[in-house]
Amino acid sequence: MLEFRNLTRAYELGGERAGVFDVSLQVPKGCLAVLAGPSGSGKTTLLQLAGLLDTPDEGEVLLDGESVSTLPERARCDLRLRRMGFVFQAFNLVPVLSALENVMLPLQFQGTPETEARQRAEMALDRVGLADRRHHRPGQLSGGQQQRAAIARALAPDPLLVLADEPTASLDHAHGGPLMDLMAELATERGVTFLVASHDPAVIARAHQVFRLRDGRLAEAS
Ligand SMILES: Nc1ncnc2c1ncn2[C@@H]1O[C@H](COP(=O)(O)OP(=O)(O)OP(=O)(O)O)[C@@H](O)[C@H]1O
Repeated sequence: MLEFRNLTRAYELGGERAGVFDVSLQVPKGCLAVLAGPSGSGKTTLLQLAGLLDTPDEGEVLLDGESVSTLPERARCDLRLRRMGFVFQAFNLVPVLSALENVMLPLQFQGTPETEARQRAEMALDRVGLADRRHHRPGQLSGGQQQRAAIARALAPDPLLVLADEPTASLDHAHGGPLMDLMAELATERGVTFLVASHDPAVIARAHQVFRLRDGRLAEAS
């Protein structure tokens, strides 16, 4: 349900050409796919294209069979808000809000009524094992708990696609593995596609699909 067709996004800097070149791949619904590869291989560039935060020079991104990369900015914004969730390396929770308020935020941006937003956020926090921490602010949570709150925030609006950039990079090894177990379970259980950029072996070990990049090109898919 997520497809890249011959995606190219090139950057010219100081006479050097970098970016991603002619990348084609497909990730089915309910699959946890990992973009792996060394630093500079193009993982973040591909995530930005998938998240419609950038537009390709050539090729297209398809979501559920619909070409979305060249939609007008307003339509792309709407898709990001309603159909996509984002998880970042540094968690990116709002520090002055509780875990519950953080998870409610995207629902409120969508116009979900307060009572329903609260119920859905509570369910999402419960699913990631944070029901008893819902009134804590991010600074009162461990790194692993903050990332689970970020996953709840990404999933609460019921997205088709969750994009995660190095989600375990700020966690120690003991927390990275269980976090990825949770993501893999949620992908299957909710039928949500996860696309994760990472070079962490704990992440790659839990992937349903691995796409290895080298110098901006897809070197191997397994
Ligand atoms: N805005 C930009 N301007 C110029 N070059 C860029 C830009 N963004 C990325 N690049 C180049 O494109 C290539 C791919 O970068 P990208 O950030 O996608 O790699 P990455 O695999 O995510 O790396 P890392 O693991 O270090 O985050 C790199 O050579 C990078 O220097």
